Amino acid sequence: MSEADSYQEDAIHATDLRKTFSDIVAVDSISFTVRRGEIFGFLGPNGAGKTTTARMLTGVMQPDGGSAAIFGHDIVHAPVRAKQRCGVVPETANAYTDISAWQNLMLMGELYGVPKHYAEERAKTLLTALGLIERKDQKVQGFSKGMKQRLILAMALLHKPELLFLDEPTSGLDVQSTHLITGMLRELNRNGTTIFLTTHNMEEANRLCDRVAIIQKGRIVTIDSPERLKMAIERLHTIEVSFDPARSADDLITFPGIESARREGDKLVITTEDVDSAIHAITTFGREHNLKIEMLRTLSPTLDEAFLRLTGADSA
Ligand SMILES: Nc1ncnc2c1ncn2[C@@H]1O[C@H](COP(=O)(O)OP(=O)(O)OP(=O)(O)O)[C@@H](O)[C@H]1O
Repeated sequence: MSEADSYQEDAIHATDLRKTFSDIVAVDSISFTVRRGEIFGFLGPNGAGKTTTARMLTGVMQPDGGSAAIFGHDIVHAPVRAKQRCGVVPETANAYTDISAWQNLMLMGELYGVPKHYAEERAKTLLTALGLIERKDQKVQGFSKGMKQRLILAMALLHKPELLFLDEPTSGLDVQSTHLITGMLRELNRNGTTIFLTTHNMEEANRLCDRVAIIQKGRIVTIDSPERLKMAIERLHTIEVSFDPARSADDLITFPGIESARREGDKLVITTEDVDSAIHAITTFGREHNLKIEMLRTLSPTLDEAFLRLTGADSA
């Protein structure tokens, strides 16, 4: 396949995409490809640039630099063609609250030029699958957050998009809505829909995605399968120790097995991939310097530590 063909085949092809807000670089020249048929996750902490990237790709916001194409259609030069192939579930609810779920779906059908009888069929199927069919004639203003999110997903799917964008699709939702939404995403993907989702939840990315890009401070740090990212994270452990009298983190940093050490209040916080060697080094150090170990405990890795590990910098 030639390079031009592969560009056409990609669901998303972004090159040096950039967006700034006055002096904030929200998205810092990122490049990535989403292949047809995959579930691709954009994982990062708050403010990393996930929503801004999704907004540029879905034509809500113009990039300041770089380019991107959806199924080969440039998002700036051919925005209508690019948008027709996509469904979008934005970060904040975009359903009209003073009309019913059904009316919202029919409006969406008109917007995308879906023939009425087909829109009605499709709306029934989607509302049933997402547990809303009995509420279809009720006004959206009485819906819970989870119900609204399910409706928005149904609206995004009405015209059978080949590529679905979701911004934090299950953030803050009840268990039932989360379950229905993730089930629907898997089912869609099995039937060939490409999915791009943003999340700050490693577990969600792990459950759903074929590949994940980790984004931090507007830059892509790494792109890999969740399994491989998880393996990198699970190896990393934290040990907290406090000595009496207190010692500096610098005293421990050079010991075998210790990757990083910092002071937090009256304790030292150490990261390691080799818990046994690190504990051995800490206890030997204590004995040799006549220090009392007042507290020593190991903690499982957190998402923050994963970012720290993968980025080599503080994720805050
Ligand atoms: N319209 C805007 N005006 C000014 N700054 C903005 C605007 N939108 C985003 N930003 C800033 O750009 C940076 C990236 O924000 P963005 O919303 O893309 O991050 P995010 O990864 O989606 O975070 P969150 O999970 O909190 O939504 C942040 O520093 C944010 O404050």
